[in-house]
Amino acid sequence: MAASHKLASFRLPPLPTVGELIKLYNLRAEKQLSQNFLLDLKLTDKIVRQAGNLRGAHVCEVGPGPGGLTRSILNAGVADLLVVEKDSRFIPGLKLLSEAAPGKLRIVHGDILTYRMDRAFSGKISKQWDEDPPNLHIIGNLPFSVSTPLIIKWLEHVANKTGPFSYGRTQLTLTFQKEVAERLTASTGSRQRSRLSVMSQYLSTVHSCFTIPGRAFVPKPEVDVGVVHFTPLVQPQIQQPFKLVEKVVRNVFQFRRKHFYKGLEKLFPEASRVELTQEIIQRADIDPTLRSTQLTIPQFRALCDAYAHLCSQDSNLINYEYREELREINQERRKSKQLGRNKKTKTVA
Ligand SMILES: C[S@@+](CC[C@H](N)C(=O)[O-])C[C@H]1O[C@@H](n2cnc3c(N)ncnc32)[C@H](O)[C@@H]1O
Repeated sequence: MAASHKLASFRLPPLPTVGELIKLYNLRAEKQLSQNFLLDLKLTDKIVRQAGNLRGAHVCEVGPGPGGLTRSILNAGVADLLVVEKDSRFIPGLKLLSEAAPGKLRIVHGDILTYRMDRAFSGKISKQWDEDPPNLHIIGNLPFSVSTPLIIKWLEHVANKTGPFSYGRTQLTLTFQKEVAERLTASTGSRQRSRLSVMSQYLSTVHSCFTIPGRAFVPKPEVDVGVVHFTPLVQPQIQQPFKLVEKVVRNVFQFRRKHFYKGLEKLFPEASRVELTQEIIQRADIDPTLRSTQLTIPQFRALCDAYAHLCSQDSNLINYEYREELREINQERRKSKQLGRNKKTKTVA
């Protein structure tokens, strides 16, 4: 009881403001790194409230920068905050915060795209997948060029219960360019319905929290920003391997303005394309005149199940699929070689 009271009442001692820190350490935002800072603590508090009650929680903040959001997370009474920041210029300012919140803030100088979050927290906080979510949250205001690939990567981790989701159904509160936030949460039939909508919604409850106007950031980005909250579902709405779902969904959304089956054709080798496309549509029992944006998640499930069935029946299809997959794996390898050139992860405080 006494411990939880201590957690609830934690406030950071008086510190230089985030704006003063930026001046003190000469933390100019790097435009080519899409750095836009939030200096208004009312706004950062509002983002943190979207994550729910963080008293006694374990939190990972991605891309803390000069630490505005970091202060709000600490003030919410968390037990433990781990921040992962790629740009070394921000580390001294974060160390100042760490000294003001003894034993609460761990700083990692590293890249969140390669960071092994499954090793970052004690296994003691883990929950079974079908229990309530663990008291572990990921919060972040990252550059848009990072947040979109990151959410795809984390959705794959949700599907496989790995990475941040090796602790259970870890919740995420993240910012995205407003248009991306709209796509993530778009329902069937809406103009914004896209691959991202289906991939995020078949695996998690996705909730659009609020929009932050671009003018609230320093420097101002040219777009507005949406805050989105994700809670992984106990049972994914499609029970096929993530890569298979991703392939079907990507193909279906290839030609947004045409009937959805046009994109499906690309799943099959040319010789059997027409016949297998007909078969998958029949098996899934979907009106072929629908457009991709009009399909529901149960219809995507039916398509994925039918495609998995066809692959299991036809070895030529598997070979075709295998060749396609090899091509993708090689592409991925090339990408991660580039990523490997980034600095190594290092805990600095
Ligand atoms: C848009 S700024 C936001 C900073 C701070 N969260 C705020 O709201 O004021 C994004 C931050 O993420 C950091 N960042 C960018 N890419 C990153 C990556 N791959 N891993 C970790 N941090 C990254 C940047 O250096 C920068 O500090």
